Amino acid sequence: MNLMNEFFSSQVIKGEQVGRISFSAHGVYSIVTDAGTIEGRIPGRFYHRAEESKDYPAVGDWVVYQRENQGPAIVDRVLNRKTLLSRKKAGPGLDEQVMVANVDVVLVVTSLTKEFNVRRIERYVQQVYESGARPVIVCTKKDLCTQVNQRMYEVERVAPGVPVHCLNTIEGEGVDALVQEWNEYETVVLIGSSGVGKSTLINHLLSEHAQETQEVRAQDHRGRHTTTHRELFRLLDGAFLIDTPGMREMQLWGEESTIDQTFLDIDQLQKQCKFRDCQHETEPGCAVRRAINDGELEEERLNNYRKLKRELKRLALKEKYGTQRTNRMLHGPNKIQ
Ligand SMILES: Nc1nc2c(ncn2[C@@H]2O[C@H](COP(=O)(O)OP(=O)(O)OP(=O)(O)O)[C@@H](O)[C@H]2O)c(=O)[nH]1
Ligand SMILES: [Zn+2]
Repeated sequence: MNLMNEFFSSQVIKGEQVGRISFSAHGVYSIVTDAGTIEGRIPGRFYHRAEESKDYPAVGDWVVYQRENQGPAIVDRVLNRKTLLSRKKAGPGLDEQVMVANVDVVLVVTSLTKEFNVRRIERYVQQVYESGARPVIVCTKKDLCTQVNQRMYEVERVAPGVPVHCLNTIEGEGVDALVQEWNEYETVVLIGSSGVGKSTLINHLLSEHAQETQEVRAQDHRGRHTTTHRELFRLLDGAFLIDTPGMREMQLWGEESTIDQTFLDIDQLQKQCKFRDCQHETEPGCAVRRAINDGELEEERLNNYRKLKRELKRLALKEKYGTQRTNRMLHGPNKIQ
């Protein structure tokens, strides 16, 4: 397709047919192609060879396919991904669940009303960094908030360096500035709690044409008929928008090191602590404590940082030693902090 950036087009051989996955469920795929949206299938070898869920095509993936006449497109291969936005699967397992592929920008949407919670924003930003995408914070319902500047300040404190936009989504106020955050061919997704105004914002972002929900009739791998909706849209400025359900509550998944990117301020501070293994409690010469006392750092932020570290440590241990042993290690006599 002529809509892909070079990262993807360089992986395609001349003459190959390429499209982008716009829907995926139970072995049924929709693929957006130059010839419109078509039904997609994966051949049996995917099921035999795929070891993890991330080996299967996901919404946002670019795929090379083959198609005979008007039949379904058979996916030949998935092009190398630029990014992967995933979350831990619900339940006790540790499988990584692929959410969406090749997202460049994640809009972390929050409202300036009761729902406003800087700790949640902090966690979302952390998750976005892990995926390799860029976070952009969008605060909606500006019209219902009397302390916009104060809120902006609070957001900037928990997410230093991340762009923040305040919008009145109903009026579309602030949308023009927001669209400057991404470039042509880039892919944008929205995350945020229910009711914060994601749908309202999406309606503003989509052109009339892109707004039509194009239904694709397909059969899943058990032969059942399903109607699928597109979850990938083209924006007026040539970017893509992905809107899939289930992206809203995200659990932590990732490497401990990316935490330090979100908490750069704490990371910088603790390098100045007198002791290398400083726990920032009562140790002498603790730069983190000093910053809290001086009002430069919030105690809450330090607590959140510790909580995230603990959760990631638990995940890492579980992966290595299993649930039972991890619980013993964390809660037993030789408890790990
Ligand atoms: N006053 C005001 N109301 C808004 C604004 N943005 C959204 N709303 C209203 O908030 C309600 C929820 O908005 P939605 O766009 O449906 O929220 P959502 O995030 O898509 O919610 P889910 O679909 O449940 O995830 C609607 O009644 C909107 O009209 C805003 O900037 N100002
Ligand atoms: Zn310290």
